Amino acid sequence: MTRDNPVPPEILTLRRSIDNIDAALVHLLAERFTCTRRVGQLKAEGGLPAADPERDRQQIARLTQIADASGLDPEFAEKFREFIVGEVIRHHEIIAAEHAASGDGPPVLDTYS
Ligand SMILES: C=C(O[C@@H]1C=C(C(=O)O)C=C[C@H]1O)C(=O)O
Repeated sequence: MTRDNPVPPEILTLRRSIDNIDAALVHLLAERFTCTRRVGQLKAEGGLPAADPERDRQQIARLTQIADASGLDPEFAEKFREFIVGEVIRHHEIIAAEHAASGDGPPVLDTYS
C-alpha cells in the first residue's frame, strides 16, 4: 500500500487470523503426512498397493457432505483432497521402492522357479 492508501486496520486484523489459520493448516498437514507415511510403510510391508480407490470414494462422499455443510465449495474441497492424496501416493511409491530395495519385502512370486 502507499502512504496515500494505507492498509485498512481491519485488513491487518484479518491477516493476523489468516496467519494463525495458515500455521494450523501446516501443522495439520504435517501430522497428516506423518500418519500417511506410516500407512505407506505398513502397505509396503504387507505388499498392499499405494492407492486405495474404495477408501478414496468413502472420503470423497464424506468430505463433500462436510464441505457442503460448512459453506466450502465441494469442487475446491475435492481438488484440495486430490492434491494432498497425490502427494501421499508419491510418498507411498517411494516407501515401497525403498522397502523392495532393502530386501525386506514380501517374497515376490517367482512363476518361473
Ligand atoms: C493413506 C492411505 O493411502 C492412500 C491415501 C489416502 C489419503 O491420503 O487419505 C487414502 C487412500 C489411499 O489412496 C490409505 O489407504 O489410508
